[in-house]
Amino acid sequence: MSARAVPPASQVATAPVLFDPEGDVLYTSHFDGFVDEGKPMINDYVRHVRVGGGQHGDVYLCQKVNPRLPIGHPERRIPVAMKSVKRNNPRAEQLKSLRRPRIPNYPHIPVADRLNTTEAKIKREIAIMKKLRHPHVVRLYEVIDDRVQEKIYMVMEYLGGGEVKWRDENSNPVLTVSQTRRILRDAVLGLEYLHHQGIIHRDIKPANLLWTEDRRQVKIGDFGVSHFSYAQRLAAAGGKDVDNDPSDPILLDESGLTRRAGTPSFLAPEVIYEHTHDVPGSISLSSTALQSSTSLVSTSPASPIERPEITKSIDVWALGVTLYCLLFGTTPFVASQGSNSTHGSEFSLYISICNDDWPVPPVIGFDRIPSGGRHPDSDAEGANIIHLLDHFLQKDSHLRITLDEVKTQRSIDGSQKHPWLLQDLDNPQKWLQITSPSSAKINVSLNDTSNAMSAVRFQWRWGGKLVRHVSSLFRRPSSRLDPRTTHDPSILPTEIVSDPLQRQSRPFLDPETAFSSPGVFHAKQSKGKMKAEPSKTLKRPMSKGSKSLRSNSIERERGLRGNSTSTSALQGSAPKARRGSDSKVLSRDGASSSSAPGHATATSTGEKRSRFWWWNSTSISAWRPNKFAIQTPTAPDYAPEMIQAPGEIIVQTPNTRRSEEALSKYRPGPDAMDSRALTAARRASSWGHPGQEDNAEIINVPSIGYNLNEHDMIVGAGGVTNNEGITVPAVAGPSTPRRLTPVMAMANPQPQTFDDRYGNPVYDDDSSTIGSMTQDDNDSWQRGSELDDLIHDHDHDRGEEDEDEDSSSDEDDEDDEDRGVTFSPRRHIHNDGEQHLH
Ligand SMILES: Nc1ncnc2c1ncn2[C@@H]1O[C@H](COP(=O)(O)OP(=O)(O)OP(=O)(O)O)[C@@H](O)[C@H]1O
Repeated sequence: MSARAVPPASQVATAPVLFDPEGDVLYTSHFDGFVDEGKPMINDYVRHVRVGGGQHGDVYLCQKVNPRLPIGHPERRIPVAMKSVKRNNPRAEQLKSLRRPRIPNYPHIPVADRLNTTEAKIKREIAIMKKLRHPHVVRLYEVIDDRVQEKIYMVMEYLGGGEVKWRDENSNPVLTVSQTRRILRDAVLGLEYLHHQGIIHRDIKPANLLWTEDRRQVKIGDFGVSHFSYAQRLAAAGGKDVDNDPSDPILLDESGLTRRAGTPSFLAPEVIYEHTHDVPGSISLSSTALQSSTSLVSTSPASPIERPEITKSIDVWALGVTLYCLLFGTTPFVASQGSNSTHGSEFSLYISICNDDWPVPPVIGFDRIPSGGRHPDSDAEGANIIHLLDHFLQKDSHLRITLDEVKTQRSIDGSQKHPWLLQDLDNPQKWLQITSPSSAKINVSLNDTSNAMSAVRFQWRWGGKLVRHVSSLFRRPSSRLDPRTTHDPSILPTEIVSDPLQRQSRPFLDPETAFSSPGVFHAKQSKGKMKAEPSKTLKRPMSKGSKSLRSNSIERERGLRGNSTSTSALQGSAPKARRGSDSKVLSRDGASSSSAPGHATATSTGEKRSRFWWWNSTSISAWRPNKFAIQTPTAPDYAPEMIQAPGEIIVQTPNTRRSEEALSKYRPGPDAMDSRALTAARRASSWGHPGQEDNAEIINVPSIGYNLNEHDMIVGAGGVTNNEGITVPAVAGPSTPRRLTPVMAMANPQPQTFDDRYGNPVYDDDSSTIGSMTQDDNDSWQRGSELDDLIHDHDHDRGEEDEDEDSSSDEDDEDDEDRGVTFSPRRHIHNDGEQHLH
């Protein structure tokens, strides 16, 4: 394409917005629970729909709320992804180890590995991700370490387009060759960056390539089995890198690489080296073993075959397999049929990977370009692609293509001026120059790894369980709550409003009264650099002397009230009691609140937020001697609009919380704007084929007939077009003008038709999963569509769950906890005026 005109201002104004905050990853060492518009809120983040789940936790679409910005400001609510990981789940670990096949000669998994799988994985993932910053790598923004619940919340860049889907139910490719090229281009850039940082991803596959919501870019995610190699980094730096402490045992320990990690179909021959030669009598694994999408298995040390060196080249192989998948809709190597399991054994797959050539279907891509067969003539249309695949899928890692070569690989006969990867770029030379991995090297030190999560313990939390069960014994069903008490201004509220729509006007509760009421306090986000809090900042919750702490808190509260920019009035009630919840809200002076009844409301015209806290949390905390309170001495940061307006008061009727009611009254907030047209346009433009609705089919997006503008057209996967008309990757950093489009509510969400078009049951080579799609799977699959539909659906689902909540068992609670839901225990005010935790 020739030089392009600068898009009109009106179009620029609607350009996507990239949330790209300056600075390092934040480490937040405490957890606050809120309710925002009926949705759970964790610190600054309102949690919406679950968008994915992995082995170790679920991923949710959240909105980061910046209350300092005015309502309607595009950056007031920014979509982020939040991965919730339970740090300590001994029961799950036990179950997992029980489920593992006990097969003679099957590679032995050391006990330490078994125990440390979750722990080590998350630590490693955080330690690596926190240092990565590249337009084609999923960025980590913040880590919230909820030590009480023993959960880690990883707040990441939200990739609303979901995983790269590459085949239909008939295993036909769904991407055109051109689209595949653009995806590959992004992946190459991201991977190149990782390798230059000394990181081997080890699990490259389509499912770990995530689309941005506008489908302009693809980013690499899931660093759960990634490996930092100091040696590789030194090599990448020409041996001159001295940033790392060479005595760091974790960095220097390359033994982790000998563990087989990744997804079977994408493993390089050197990773499964013991199958390089045909192994008679392959051993079938149970379907359970095959279901683990990303396995981490120690290989047998007794193997007689010398292990080839494992380098970053394993990622190149996996990228080659990925390329093959995108082009042909199937994996290049498959397990032989006829073995014990339905889909062949993992071992026969490995034998195939190590020994077989890969077949070439007659046509390539959705556009069915003739491939020319496995050994095409040089003039065949698909010859260059097969040529490139040949270099990717070299079983000998030394002969395999490097990423640098992928960028410069000439055509099979040298006739093509530019490498296949760059064929649709205006100025490939300039692109190569701009995309050269020149960013600064990162350090992943021992400290980073150990501080990635603090003080993780593998132990049964009997204290917590005891509290849960005792709490549940005394908990009253919410239906028995007397809402009248909450209307009585003389009695301060005892429950949290879950549904803001049920908040009705009632006599204004004088903030003075509220603030002077015992128990009113603020909790402040505690953020700092990604370093573990020094132990001196940790305090045991005080069971004695809490009165003075409380009065301190109140005094501060009073003082702060004079400051209109920093005062927040908090609503002390909860939408739904959580038995045995460990959450607590901390007062600004760092102590767990031991407050008497009291509340203030946090309301604004278009946005209401309530905070739930523990009543008598000190006494509960005292039951759990090892719990800490974090000192958070900074001031609240809520905008004045959060203060309750005169005449408004929150009605405490949690027992009437019903999703139907909530949904029937649901209105987009004032932040909302109709972004459907824009979103659809971006989606279409990202494919680079305006009007090619069949591609939209891939993601089941209803076409709404939006006229693409030139600006939309010139921005695509692999970069944005600069003033010189050259498509370059969007460079992350403070200077980047692009910002993500906030997730907006839709006025009339269209029904989606996300059926299980991938069939049931599904054998997904991409994730090596055998099984039926659950509802959750379908939910997860729907990403990239109209988010608000999902949010809407999710609210509905959650509402239904909520209705059943009261009769649910403790197991339900556990489930919710595992999904990252955290609620406060119910509080009741008895006639004697005392509060009791139930
Ligand atoms: N930043 C993100 N934005 C949007 N969706 C995401 C994001 N990160 C993860 N997901 C979704 O959540 C799913 C699970 O996330 P992730 O792969 O990180 O979990 P995991 O536990 O490492 O999974 P695995 O079983 O593959 O190891 C992904 O497949 C993806 O669909």
